[in-house]
Amino acid sequence: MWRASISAQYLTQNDLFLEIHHPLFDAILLKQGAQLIHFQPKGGEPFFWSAKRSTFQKGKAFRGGIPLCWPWFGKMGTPSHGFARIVEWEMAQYSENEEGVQLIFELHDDAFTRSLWPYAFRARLEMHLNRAVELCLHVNAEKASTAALHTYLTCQNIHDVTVMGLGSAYNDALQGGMACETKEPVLHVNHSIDRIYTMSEATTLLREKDRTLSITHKNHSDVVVWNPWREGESSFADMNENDYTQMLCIESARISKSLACEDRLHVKIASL
Ligand SMILES: O=P(O)(O)OC[C@H]1O[C@H](O)[C@H](O)[C@@H](O)[C@@H]1O
Repeated sequence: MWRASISAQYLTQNDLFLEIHHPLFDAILLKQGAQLIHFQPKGGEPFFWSAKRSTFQKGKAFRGGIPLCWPWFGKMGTPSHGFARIVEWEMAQYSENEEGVQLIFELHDDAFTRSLWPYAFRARLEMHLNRAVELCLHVNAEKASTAALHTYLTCQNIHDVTVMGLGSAYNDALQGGMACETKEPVLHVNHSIDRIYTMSEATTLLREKDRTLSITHKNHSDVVVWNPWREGESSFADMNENDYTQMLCIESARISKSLACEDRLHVKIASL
């Protein structure tokens, strides 16, 4: 008999976690930010990297899995990457069958969000978990916004990773957002990188020795690729030394084309 079990598994007193065990996968979510922080298909490897030194504080961003950056990306406002990842979302629906689990989380404006962003909104995150992960962020807001599904992918060794499907045009955040072009169809990450690719293909592939992950974006305008490398990770208190060798962020984003008042952003992550 199959059965997914969802249990409020409070790993801290803060009532932060939900664990899901299904015959097809295991997953852990934070209610804060509706953030999927662990996903592992049965018999497969985990998809996501998570910071081991995080203190899981309420109101503080957790580095790992898929933080939702909304209603702005990066330092376009304060706090960095918006407030969606630091507030608790309401789980509006949960359903399960032998093919997987679907969850819907909702967030709407309140006094706190209006103190940071003075607009009315309703946001909904639909999550489909089976052997793959699918997330769709729907927004309905008075004001246009920017967003990223800030996926922290795990890898065995960044030095063996290649990334395909990014296209040639990007804005380089490490050079003040300078517009750049590359002729290389394949990206080897061997240095600090923080790029917003603006003409990427629908699917980005992350290849390493024993597996390939596909990240399929829908309704996106950009794909962000980020790894702080050795010199950058030391500035993050939640990262261990050499953590940068086991992670790469590949983020489906709406930055160069903002989200309209009613809009959505979608990603599917699968192991090929
Ligand atoms: O530390 P955070 O606020 O979570 O941001 C982590 C990173 O997110 C993105 O990928 C940005 O492109 C980076 O510039 C930023 O450093």
